[in-house]
Amino acid sequence: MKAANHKIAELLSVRSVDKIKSFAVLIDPDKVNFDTFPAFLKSAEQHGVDFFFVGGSLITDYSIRELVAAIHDHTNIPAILFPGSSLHIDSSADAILFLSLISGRNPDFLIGQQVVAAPLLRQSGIEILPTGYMLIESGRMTTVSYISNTTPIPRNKPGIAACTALAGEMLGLRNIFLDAGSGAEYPVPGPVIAAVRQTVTTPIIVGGGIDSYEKAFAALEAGADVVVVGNGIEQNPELLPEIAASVKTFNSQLLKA
Ligand SMILES: CC(C)=CCC/C(C)=C/CC/C(C)=C/CC/C(C)=C/COP(=O)(O)OP(=O)(O)O
Ligand SMILES: O=P(O)(O)OC[C@@H](O)CO
Ligand SMILES: [Mg+2]
Repeated sequence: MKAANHKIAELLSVRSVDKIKSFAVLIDPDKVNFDTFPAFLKSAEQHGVDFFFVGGSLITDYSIRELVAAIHDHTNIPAILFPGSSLHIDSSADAILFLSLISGRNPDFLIGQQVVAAPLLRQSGIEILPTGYMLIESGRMTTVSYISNTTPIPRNKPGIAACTALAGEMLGLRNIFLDAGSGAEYPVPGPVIAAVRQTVTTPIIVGGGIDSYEKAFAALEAGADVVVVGNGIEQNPELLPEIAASVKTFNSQLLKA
């Protein structure tokens, strides 16, 4: 067993306290083209991507190990598992978002998958990032809502989101992830992010439907510490430098203030 390491947890927490924002790119293992992936990875590194999140609600092509190896071969960017289930674990990753789906009431995603994964994770020595995962309603049914069989929090109820995040923090979860769901029609609303920001002190990760400079900037302004972008970049790789610029501009404004 490897010694417990808290490198990424510490980075997330220090950056959150210092109000330095981060950019995470979601890599869907089913959608990676291994011929063009090295060039994509180099471009991600050049543009200052902070983290890769690797995962999906439903993975049909078990290429996580190969994918993480490519990330390690071509970049120094941490590969963090973003699992849809306990089947999506690979010990070669740098860390795992140890999610509990606290916006839902499905015991399998609140604690069931975690019980199955716990002994494997302990053996792997991978860094554990205990994370309260909250789905926010985003216009149409998302893969994650369907697969998890859970109802997202209504997008016009920031109070429910804040109380859910607070309960997660009180339970000891160290990060809160507000997700509109991959390919969401509408991203997580600013007032929902702001209400959670005012309520908890943990780092806040926000994703789902962020497909422009402005949407990323709005999420950061509302209080997100990390913005996650997947689908938008899959569809248009030019979005990667655009989001990177949004995060950089936000961070440089902060330095000048
Ligand atoms: C802790 C362990 C081992 C498992 C956690 C299991 C839990 C609680 C998962 C939460 C629910 C879930 C299914 C999360 C998956 C989130 C994810 C990686 C989404 C990425 O997007 P997709 O939902 O795959 O969308 P596409 O349809 O665009 O591919
Ligand atoms: O694919 P997108 O819509 O960018 O969403 C990213 C991630 O938050 C999904 O869980
Ligand atoms: Mg997917």
